[in-house]
Amino acid sequence: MDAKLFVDICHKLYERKYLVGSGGNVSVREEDLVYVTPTGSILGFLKEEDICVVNIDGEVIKGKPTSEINMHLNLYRKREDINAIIHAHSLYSTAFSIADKKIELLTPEAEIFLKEIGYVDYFEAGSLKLAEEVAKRDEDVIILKNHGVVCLGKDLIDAYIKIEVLEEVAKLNLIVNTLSQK
Ligand SMILES: C[C@H](O)[C@@H](O)[C@@H](O)C(=O)COP(=O)(O)O
Ligand SMILES: [Zn+2]
Repeated sequence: MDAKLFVDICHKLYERKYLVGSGGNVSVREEDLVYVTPTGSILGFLKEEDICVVNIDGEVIKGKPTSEINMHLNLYRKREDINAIIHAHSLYSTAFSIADKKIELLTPEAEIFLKEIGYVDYFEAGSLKLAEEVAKRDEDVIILKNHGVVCLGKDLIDAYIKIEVLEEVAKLNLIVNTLSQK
């Protein structure tokens, strides 16, 4: 597992404010092992040695994994094509969910990279119910009502691009909706 890339992506998520404080979590799957951020960690300050390890059955091998570990594991068990998952608290994307509004794929970028957006009702963060409901979705981009987003990728870069494109097109939706009201 490319631990430097893992840490760099976590720092970038924090720098670009897709999460603040100790919010968000990131994981990468390699065969039967899942490398994941520690619960309560500030991703902007993550170090390679902080990365936790669990196996696909959820047995902890190293560290104290994210409280959303069941969400990550459920998705990996369901989707053999997925090897990276990013959960962030992207502000504009989350705002649309609070307002019960869908984000339209307004640009070729959004069509190409996001394809479809799934929506999950509010369930308590870290709960088995949230993990269960997220795993019912088939999209690679899922918005968690009043909470945040989850992007799945074949690798970490693929998942990260979806985080960026989703938030950008959410902002664009807001601008276009505002201009349309003039
Ligand atoms: C309240 C938690 O921060 C929730 O938002 C969780 O989903 C999260 O983003 C960070 O939890 P961990 O620090 O356990 O990864
Ligand atoms: Zn969260």
